[in-house]
Amino acid sequence: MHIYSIFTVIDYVIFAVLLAASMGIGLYYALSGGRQRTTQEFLMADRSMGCLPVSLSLIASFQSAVAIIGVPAEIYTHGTQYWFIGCAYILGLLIPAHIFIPVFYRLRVSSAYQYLELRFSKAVRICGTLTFIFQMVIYMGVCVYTPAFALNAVTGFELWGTVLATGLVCTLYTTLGGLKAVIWTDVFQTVVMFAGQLAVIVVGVQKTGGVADVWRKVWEGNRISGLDLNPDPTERHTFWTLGVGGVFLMLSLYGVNQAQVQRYLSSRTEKEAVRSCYMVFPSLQLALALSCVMGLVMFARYCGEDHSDKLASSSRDAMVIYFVMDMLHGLPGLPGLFIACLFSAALSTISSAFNSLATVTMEDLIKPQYPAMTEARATLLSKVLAMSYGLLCLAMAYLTHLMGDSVLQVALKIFGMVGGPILGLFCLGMFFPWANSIGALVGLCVGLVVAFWLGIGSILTRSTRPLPLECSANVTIAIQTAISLFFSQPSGLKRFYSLSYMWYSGFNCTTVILIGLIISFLTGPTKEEDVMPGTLYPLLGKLFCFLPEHLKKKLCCVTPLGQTVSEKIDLIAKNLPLNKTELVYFSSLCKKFSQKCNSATHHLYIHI
Ligand SMILES: CC(C)(CO)[C@@H](O)C(=O)NCCC(=O)O
Ligand code: NA
Repeated sequence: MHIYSIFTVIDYVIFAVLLAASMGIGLYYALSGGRQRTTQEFLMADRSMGCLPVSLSLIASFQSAVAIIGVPAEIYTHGTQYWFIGCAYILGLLIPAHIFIPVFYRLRVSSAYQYLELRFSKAVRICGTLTFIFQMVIYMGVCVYTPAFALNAVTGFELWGTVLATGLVCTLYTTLGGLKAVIWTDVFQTVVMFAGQLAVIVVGVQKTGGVADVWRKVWEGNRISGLDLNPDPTERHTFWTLGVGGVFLMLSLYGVNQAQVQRYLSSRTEKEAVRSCYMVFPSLQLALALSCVMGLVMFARYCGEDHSDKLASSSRDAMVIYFVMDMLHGLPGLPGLFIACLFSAALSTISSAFNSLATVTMEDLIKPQYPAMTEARATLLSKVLAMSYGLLCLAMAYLTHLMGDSVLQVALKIFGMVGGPILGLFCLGMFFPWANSIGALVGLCVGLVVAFWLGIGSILTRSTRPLPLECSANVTIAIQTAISLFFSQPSGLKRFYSLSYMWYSGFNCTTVILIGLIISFLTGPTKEEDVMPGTLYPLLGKLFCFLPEHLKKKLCCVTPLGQTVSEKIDLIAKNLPLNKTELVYFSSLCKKFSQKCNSATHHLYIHI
């Protein structure tokens, strides 16, 4: 098959339309509304978005070409067990909707990391921000690289040319149109993404002999997996790793990741934000189902025979593209639609990353240092930031190029290794009143160190397993000996390293909470009266609701004061009129906390 010749004029036109439409939306928001002259508009979309665009944009943020290519490759190779991650979406979206969104929304923060300063201290906020920047920058590299790499392997598209084009187009519309453009391009790109996947499935099923035939082949090929209840935490994919470990993964993405928090905050009202989170559920299930079914059709088509030898690279990820092109050639327009689908997925993720990175750099690192900066200068600087992150992401793509692993696993490992500790930090703050800022700092650092120890350990020990060649055995032994010598405790550690990557988020989150609590108790736990009102969620109190009141108070620090105050903050946030006593009460509160929290009190003062 001459794969080069499958692209017709229509295909190129469709691809060009995608890029042009994205640029067009960017230009539109650059020239309409407030013309992106304030950071409120550029970074927060004027806090005026409805729930439909927000929900589609929420899915788009973490559904990139990695998932579109990686999930079918996973299903083709290992069967449908991965599909059970869909179970994690239930709690993984309910908890953000009813715990994280209310806390962030009512504090009227503009960056999730502002919360960390309100709850702990400036140092914790800066460390959290830096960790987030680190996470998103590496993740972006994977996102830009994946579609370019896969296309290059199969169609001979110029690899770095594609990387450059994606990065530049995205940088341009993000810089021009701000968060409004990012959200509305996400909407359009999500639709293209679904359409492309659907086209492959429909054509694939037809060419493989119909639904019944596909089903028979995947059934006989043993690709339909039942519920695997094996409790072994080192088993890669079981119900527990996917359905329970996956909840932590979802929380780190949908609960506390700035890209998503920013979308919740850009909603018109808290209710809209919660509603958009609910609406993510069916769409995310649809996205998962489409990519899983695509993997099954691919299996039925090739019936398990490995075609990877036909490719220069033996990667399963590239094979997915090979399959798609094999299905779609001779149908003018469809190969172009699929390429548009891949790039939609990638662009929507990268643009969210650019914008959220520009936001945190501005709000958390720069503004606090230069509080007197003019709005015009701040907006210009945000645009420069969005652009610089764009260029940085190109450099990161090169790093991914050097790594080489299943892209899905790389992306999910990054989420677990860096996102897990960040999730732990937020949980420590919201659910544990005793946590203090030293505890939070030490917890985060220890959490990150353990995460990288585990992650790097697993890469070093695992890379030795799948090499069957005689000559590589020596290398294997050499590496293993080096590791065991280095840590001098091989058997226990090796088991530790083989922890399923799906547990990374949960494990790293727990480390941060435990270490954070231990250090807090050693250095003097925070009293609940001293915690900034509105930053706590009485989770422990709710979990132990069956305990008698006095015990609960002792155990969980649920004092009535904290609740009254956060209710008052609600009132203010909603701009309800207050009476004079309440005003006086509030100004005293504001003074009390004015050192601790510059921006939140600033808001309160403005409203009062
Ligand atoms: C974030 C999840 C796990 C939600 O299903 C999924 O979208 C996924 O596997 N994403 C992989 C990362 C990516 O697509 O960039
Ligand atoms: Na995306």
